[in-house]
Amino acid sequence: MSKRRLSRQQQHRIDKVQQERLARAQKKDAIIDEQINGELGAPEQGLIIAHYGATLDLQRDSTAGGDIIRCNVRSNLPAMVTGDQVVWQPDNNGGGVINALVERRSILTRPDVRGKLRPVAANVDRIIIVIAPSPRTPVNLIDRYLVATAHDDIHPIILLNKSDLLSKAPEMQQELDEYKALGYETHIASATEVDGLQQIQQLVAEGNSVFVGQSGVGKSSIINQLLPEEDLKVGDISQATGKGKHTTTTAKLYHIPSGGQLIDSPGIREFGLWHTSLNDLHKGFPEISEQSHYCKFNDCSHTHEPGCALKKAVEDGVILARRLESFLSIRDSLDEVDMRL
Ligand SMILES: Nc1nc2c(ncn2[C@@H]2O[C@H](COP(=O)(O)OP(=O)(O)OP(=O)(O)O)[C@@H](O)[C@H]2O)c(=O)[nH]1
Ligand SMILES: [Zn+2]
Repeated sequence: MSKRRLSRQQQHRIDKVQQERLARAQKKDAIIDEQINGELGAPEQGLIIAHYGATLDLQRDSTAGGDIIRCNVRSNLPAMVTGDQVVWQPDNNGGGVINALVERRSILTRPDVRGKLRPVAANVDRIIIVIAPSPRTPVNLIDRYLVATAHDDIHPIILLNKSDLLSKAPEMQQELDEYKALGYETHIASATEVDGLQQIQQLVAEGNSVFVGQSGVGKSSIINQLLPEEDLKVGDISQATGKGKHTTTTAKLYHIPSGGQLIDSPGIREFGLWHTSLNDLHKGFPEISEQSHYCKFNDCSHTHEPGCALKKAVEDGVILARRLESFLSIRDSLDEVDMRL
């Protein structure tokens, strides 16, 4: 078979797929138009607080007291997620149609089964990495979280919870000081004590926050205290499918009574263990990234080469040996991930 013939066939297939996609989009818009009877109110701003497949829940006026409206989305718009600000129009059945997406401050993404990055939550301002002396968060896991959360537009914070149990791993205070010296914002608190809760309330008082961290460090305890009126353990009723109770895996936005918003889902709490790129790796290790420019060889692997600036920086006490170890181990695990995608 000639090359030209093959490419014509391919072109035909592509055209067909595109035609089908267009037909589906037109059909979807026709259904939306039918549902709304052509009658729509004036455009308003709203905030997406949950998404269930094709439908989204938005909050009118983007404020805690605003009505929750179940909306459809016009087919020409990008995928929208919890935390997105949108322009929408009410229909006369208590629902609405989303017409436009307001520019995002930040976006958290996650690869789907095919490796394509999908948005998960929008406009996240800070990611709070919760660590604890018991179960003791391994220090290289803290590094991994810092890599995963290294995002130009999102502020990472390390929160050492269960300060009342610090005697079980007193060296964590020193580790926290080391992260502070690297430029990270760090806090130490006990979520089960009143002043600890107040400290955490202040941390999240503005904008959208996300909590991540390994199992048992106290994320649920913190979130349940921030949101005393929500019962987060109980699964949501899926109104989209009507199939009764199931625990939602989609991210939801909650207004915290003491101020600020929380975006949360079981998946988001494990965010630090999702994909990372080489670029993130360098952002998560700023002190190593800076020194690596001085290695003798451009492609230095920082393991055996003469003239390795990182090795020297460790000897001189400029870089912590454990940080370099962590960097190299995360880098090696990245190669595997990259090959899989
Ligand atoms: N001593 C002490 N215990 C705490 C503190 N915060 C949470 N805990 C306890 O730690 C245990 C685990 O807390 P969770 O809130 O379930 O931890 P988690 O991070 O949500 O864990 P997963 O749900 O598995 O992800 C519970 O028994 C809490 O009561 C604290 O500040 N001090
Ligand atoms: Zn080197």
